Amino acid sequence: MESRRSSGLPFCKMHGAGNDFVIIDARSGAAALTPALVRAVGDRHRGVGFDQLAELHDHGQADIEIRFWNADGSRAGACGNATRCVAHLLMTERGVDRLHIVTARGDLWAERREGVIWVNMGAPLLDPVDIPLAPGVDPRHLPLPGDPVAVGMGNPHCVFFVTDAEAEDVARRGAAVENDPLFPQATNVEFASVIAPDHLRLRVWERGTGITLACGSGACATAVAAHLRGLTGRQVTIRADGGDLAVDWRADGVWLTGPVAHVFDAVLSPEVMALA
Ligand SMILES: N[C@H](CCC[C@H](N)C(=O)O)C(=O)O
Repeated sequence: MESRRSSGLPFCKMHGAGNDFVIIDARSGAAALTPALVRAVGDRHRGVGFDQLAELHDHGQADIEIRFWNADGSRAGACGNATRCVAHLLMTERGVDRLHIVTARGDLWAERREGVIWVNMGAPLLDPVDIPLAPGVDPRHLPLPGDPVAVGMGNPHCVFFVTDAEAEDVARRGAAVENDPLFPQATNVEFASVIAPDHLRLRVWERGTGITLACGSGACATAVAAHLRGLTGRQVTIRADGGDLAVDWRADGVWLTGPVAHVFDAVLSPEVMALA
């Protein structure tokens, strides 16, 4: 048992409002993750299971670099809830209240204010080139009725405002939009309804993963879309299936907070790693 443990790959399991993650500390240079290994670890029956895997690396100009993977082995440019989880881990490890985090999106900042960890997910991307949207594709051909708002948060989001998000068939309708030609990199799909000018209900179909209990970048995109549509102010509580997230769209970026939990630490066995 001990020899297996020593030759395996350590990881920790965390979640943010039920959006769950395997976090692999690759700062020692130990991990060589491949899409096949990510899919094997992400298998909820034969592996560990997660919505996203976050791979941590040293970075010369920042406190940490995070690379995100989806359960299907694809890469994600942003993941708000995993960023919050990693910020919680590192702030605890280092006893600091501020972190500089590099992701595929660029530089992000996390801050602990009065005991609450907030992550600045950056400015929303609203130019079709940046979201990105395919040029020349008419958004009206989308297979769903409604007039969605496309927002980039370092990953693409397509936000539908609906009368009752509870009543949405998120799996069917989300899957129908995820790979639409309008989105050259596919898209995450949000179904949101307004509870009050500072309160939204949100259900999400995530690109590369499917339905998740919460999506941090999706919450940010939804808050931006709702404000742009005149439905809410700049500060909102977002009720996701797995708990409440809070979003504050400030001049310097879209800030996100919500619950995080460190579930367990463990070691991936060489047998699982051999599946890669
Ligand atoms: N759950 C994540 C988002 C993952 C997005 C991923 N599914 C993509 O391909 O962009 C979050 O908290 O922001």
